[in-house]
Amino acid sequence: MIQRLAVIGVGLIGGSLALALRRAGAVAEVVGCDRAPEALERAAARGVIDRGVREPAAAVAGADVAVIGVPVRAVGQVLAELKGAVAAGTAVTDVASVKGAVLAEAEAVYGEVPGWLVPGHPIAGTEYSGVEAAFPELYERRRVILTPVTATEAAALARVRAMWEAVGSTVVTMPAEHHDEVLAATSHLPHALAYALVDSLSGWDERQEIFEFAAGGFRDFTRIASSDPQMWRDICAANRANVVDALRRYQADVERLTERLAEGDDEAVLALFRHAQQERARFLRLLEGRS
Ligand SMILES: NC(=O)C1=CN([C@@H]2O[C@H](COP(=O)(O)OP(=O)(O)OC[C@H]3O[C@@H](n4cnc5c(N)ncnc54)[C@H](O)[C@@H]3O)[C@@H](O)[C@H]2O)C=CC1
Ligand SMILES: O=C(O)C(=O)Cc1ccc(O)cc1
Repeated sequence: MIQRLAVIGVGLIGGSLALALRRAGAVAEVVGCDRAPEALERAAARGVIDRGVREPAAAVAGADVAVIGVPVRAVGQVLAELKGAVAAGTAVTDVASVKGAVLAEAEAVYGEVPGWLVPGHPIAGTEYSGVEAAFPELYERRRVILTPVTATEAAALARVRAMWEAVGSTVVTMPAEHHDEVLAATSHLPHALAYALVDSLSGWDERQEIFEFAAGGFRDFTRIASSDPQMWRDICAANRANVVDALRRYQADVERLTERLAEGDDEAVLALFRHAQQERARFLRLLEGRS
């Protein structure tokens, strides 16, 4: 049971976590902190937080766990504002989609990664932002990746792990570097591609017709292009080398498919489509096995 939870950045991710912990009866009090006063007002009105404060240092005072739920680019600033304010026994975690950048920011602020910091990333979300989009079921049967370092305190890690398990998630740990490589492929690349596809088609002459007659497939493929552009610019920039690498590898494969089709090698095209269909079925079985 968390006696006091601090949520710094009360948006989709931080707000959903507070709602989920409340529903699970796993938290007694939630203190919110956000640089946007209206976010705190909306969070209080929705029952996401019990009270709001403006300063991260005030939010972590007396908290067992503090969750940094701000955009990737703002994590360093919040860590700087927490300097000297984290009491022994408080665990601080974050939810940012890129982990190497968070560790680098922590080192820049503190000279080393503090033992109370447990870098984390819930592999759960939607294309919507803000506390109004928060919902308590978001983390059910989802995975959360934690990327502790040698200096990470065992007690802090255990507390953050227990928090995510209380809302129905499975926790896995891995090095931050590995996290950033894997997520570049499975999350950052698809988002970049969805934005690129919609942007590209919108420049074609027939764009009105393209969008008018677009079927479900187009909608499915491009849902994530409705996500917050600034958030995704930040994520791609914070994981630049891995995302560039993933885009280049994908481009080379798309180029090969283009060549096969252009030269009439329909068997090769069929083989690729078949292989992809099988792989997706395997991926769906993997997801279902998790629930
Ligand atoms: N949206 C998604 O589906 C997922 C997002 N994430 C990560 O979670 C983090 C938050 O994302 P969302 O909840 O979607 O964003 P959001 O935009 O819904 O919420 C972020 C909140 O942080 C506040 N904020 C910004 N800078 C601040 C600062 N310096 N101090 C205090 N508050 C500040 C904003 O006012 C806003 O209320 C990001 O790092 C993102 O990479 C992780 C998993 C999924
Ligand atoms: O909307 C979706 O399907 C997502 O992929 C949400 C998401 C966004 C960012 C993350 O770091 C993890 C998950």
